[in-house]
Amino acid sequence: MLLAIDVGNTRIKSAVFENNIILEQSVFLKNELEKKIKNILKNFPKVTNLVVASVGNLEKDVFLKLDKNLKVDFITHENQFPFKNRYATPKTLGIDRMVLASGATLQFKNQNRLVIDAGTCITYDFINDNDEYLGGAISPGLRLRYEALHNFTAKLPLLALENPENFIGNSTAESIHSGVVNGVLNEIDGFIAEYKQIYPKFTIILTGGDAVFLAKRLKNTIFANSNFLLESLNHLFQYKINND
Ligand SMILES: Nc1ncnc2c1ncn2[C@@H]1O[C@H](COP(=O)(O)OP(=O)(O)OP(=O)(O)O)[C@@H](O)[C@H]1O
Ligand SMILES: CC(C)(CO)[C@@H](O)C(=O)NCCC(=O)O
Ligand SMILES: [K+]
Repeated sequence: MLLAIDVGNTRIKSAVFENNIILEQSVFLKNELEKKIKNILKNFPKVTNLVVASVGNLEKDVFLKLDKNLKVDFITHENQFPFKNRYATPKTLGIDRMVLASGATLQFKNQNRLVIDAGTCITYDFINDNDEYLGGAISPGLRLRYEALHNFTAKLPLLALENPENFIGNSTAESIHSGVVNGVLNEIDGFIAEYKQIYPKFTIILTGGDAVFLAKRLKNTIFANSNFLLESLNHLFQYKINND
């Protein structure tokens, strides 16, 4: 049994896998890590392996210390990945993006893929049908946009994510909701349209904390899979076993 852990910029997500089935899932903050993981291990004593992807500032030794009988796989740039990396700065490519690209490559064979991760940041990752990772884009996520508007102006309030009632915002709050939500929706639909000019056919995977909210509202019909990063960690773990 495998415990997969995704250390994001804001939150930590985990899932217990038995083959390809998720038995348990949790979301927590960094200061709860030790307690949460120990509790999961107590409830699932058959967990033998841990696989971790971290973009947050949590290092490997934190996980090594949890339980000395656990085998810990901490994904780094030195790992073997199922795609050819064409990024000009492969050493600075986010580990989360590499894991997402791995999942897309392994789960959707012989096709072009675009992975959109709507989390703290929105990342776009394109892997072509030759399994080459080309790169993509990084932009601020929904919550980051709300916070940036508040933090970098004198008068704008900090609002929580809400669906705008009107496209033409008729109040300060409605203007902010329209700017943030319609801004992101237009960005994503616009990016997809531009990729389509270069690659007429590709599979889109939408994931991250805001995936469900966005999927319902995009012009493009995309099925949201909030667990794609955790599932990709599971697939990358199996890929590693098969290639060792
Ligand atoms: N409890 C919550 N805390 C923070 N963000 C939340 C929460 N619930 C939903 N969200 C939404 O999820 C988005 C953040 O996504 P996610 O949780 O995937 O980020 P993350 O943990 O920082 O991961 P990553 O760094 O991989 O993007 C925010 O834009 C916000 O709208
Ligand atoms: C873009 C984020 C912050 C998204 O989590 C992460 O993937 C990261 O820190 N990336 C490093 C820069 C890059 O991917 O080129
Ligand atoms: K992200």
